[in-house]
Amino acid sequence: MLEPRIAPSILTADFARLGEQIREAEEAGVDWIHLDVMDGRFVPNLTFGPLVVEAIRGVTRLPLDVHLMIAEPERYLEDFARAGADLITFHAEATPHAHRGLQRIKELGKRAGLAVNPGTPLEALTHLLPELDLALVMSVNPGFGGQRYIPATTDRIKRLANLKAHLNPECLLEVDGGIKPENAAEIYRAGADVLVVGSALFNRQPLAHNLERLKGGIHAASSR
Ligand SMILES: O=C(CO)[C@@H](O)[C@H](O)COP(=O)(O)O
Ligand SMILES: [Fe+2]
Repeated sequence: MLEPRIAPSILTADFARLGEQIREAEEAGVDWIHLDVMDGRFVPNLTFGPLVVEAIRGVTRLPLDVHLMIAEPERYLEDFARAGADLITFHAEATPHAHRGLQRIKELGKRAGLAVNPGTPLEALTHLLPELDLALVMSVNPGFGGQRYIPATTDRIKRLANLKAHLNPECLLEVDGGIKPENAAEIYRAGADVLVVGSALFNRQPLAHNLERLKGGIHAASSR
């Protein structure tokens, strides 16, 4: 059976033991590592920059999926590429130069993604689908881990999955925010190829146990 890729977001990991936590995730069988970069301008929170991405590059072979929640992302694409990102995604709302940014990421030899906030019409992204390796639909307002999934996202996923099937079937549809064992099947069946999961994986329980619960949630429902 086809399975979604699981990309743990480290936002709720224990940052004092980050290397260890990432190795634990890799051993448990996750597919990517999702790194949330926030600048205190595009979103109200601050996290980390290329130095931390580079440090993480040194502890895992998994693809690094860098989610830039920063204003003027084009200024930093090269830094994140050099730090070892495999996929670089920025927000359609963060720049008037989305097309140029995507081209630049590809020139740097990386896979290019574009994200949309819950309040942004999907049209901000759909005309660029042929250029995308990844389309990221936010299912919470970006800025913080541990928020609730916005139910209207499911319909947006279905619409985008339909469009991409015609325009660019190779493009991966990623969904980010509030994904738990209880709703993962609904999101996957709507058409998500990649599930970003933060607080439901990095919490007080062992990650391997949480991952098993998440996969159990997906398998319990019939395949898509
Ligand atoms: O980009 C973001 C938040 O802005 C996400 O990657 C979250 O960090 C996911 O965490 P959970 O919602 O799964 O706790
Ligand atoms: Fe994210």
